[in-house]
Amino acid sequence: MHAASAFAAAPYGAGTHHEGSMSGKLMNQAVGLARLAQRRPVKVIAVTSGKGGVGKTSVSVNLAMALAMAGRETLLLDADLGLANVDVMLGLQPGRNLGHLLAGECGLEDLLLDAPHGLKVIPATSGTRRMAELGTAEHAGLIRAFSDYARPLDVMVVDTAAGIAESVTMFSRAAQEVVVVVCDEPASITDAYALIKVLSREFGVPRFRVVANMVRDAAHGRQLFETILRVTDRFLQVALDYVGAVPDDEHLRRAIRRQRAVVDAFPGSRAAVALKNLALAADKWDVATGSRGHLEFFVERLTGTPAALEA
Ligand SMILES: Nc1ncnc2c1ncn2[C@@H]1O[C@H](COP(=O)(O)OP(=O)(O)OP(=O)(O)O)[C@@H](O)[C@H]1O
Repeated sequence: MHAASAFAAAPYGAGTHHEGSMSGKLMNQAVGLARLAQRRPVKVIAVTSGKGGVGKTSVSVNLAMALAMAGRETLLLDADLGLANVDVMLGLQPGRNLGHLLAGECGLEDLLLDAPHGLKVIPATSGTRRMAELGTAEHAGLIRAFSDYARPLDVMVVDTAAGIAESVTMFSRAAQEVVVVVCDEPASITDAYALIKVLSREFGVPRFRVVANMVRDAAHGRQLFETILRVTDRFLQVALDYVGAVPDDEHLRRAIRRQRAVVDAFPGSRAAVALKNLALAADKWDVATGSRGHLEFFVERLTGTPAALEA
């Protein structure tokens, strides 16, 4: 099914249901199909920003939630290892987090939190640990955890930390798509440029998708994008694509106070409509050719180690 028609066929709020009143035989068939489906390629989208406070986590949470609402099997990974806040934004209470997984104290399944509309969330640790500090055993644990993820999955959205910490570069390099969120502040523009420069020159990321957040109107968003495009075109060898803009909208702040995604709490608001349009665009991005399916490629690119050697 074409991506756009899949969105139309599964309106926001519909979700997907695999169980229900199926007979045992049908259930077995469904399980078999689900196993097959597990091997389908997974789209991994890293959301990043350079500067903090520009709406990176809001975009991550709402992009993931909108995809889940449209029926995509979606996982939201909070990879902000220093300042985790996806769980707070969604009112979730994590018992365990990525830190426990890295310490080998639990598996990925033990971390999964259920957000509305079937969205699954992996919470980060609120500590100061950095990916670069991981030891060999932790690396192997991380690889095994992601390689063993057995549920059907279409998209994984990764909310990275702000800045150019090594965790940001690692996750962005490993993802197929890097979304850079900017707003109309000089520091946001310069930091986004600095991030794109490092990711492209040092880590070979060839393409970036830009989202303009907290804008007055569509023209304002486009103008922000063109400001960055002018500099990247002049100094860097990268492709920059404009995904769209999210207006400054009180509904988004109100949703955050209620610990809900705005696409869920106020689906008709301007911010929610814009964020659902971003999800619609993201749903059409091709999964890179050459991906072998599921999360193995992501794990390999994350750690630079073939998953087959580690698993
Ligand atoms: N489109 C918007 N309309 C109105 N307010 C917004 C919008 N986007 C973000 N905000 C406001 O900006 C604040 C910061 O947003 P968010 O936490 O998503 O940013 P961040 O870039 O992830 O920050 P950090 O890097 O510190 O985690 C939100 O609490 C909200 O008040």
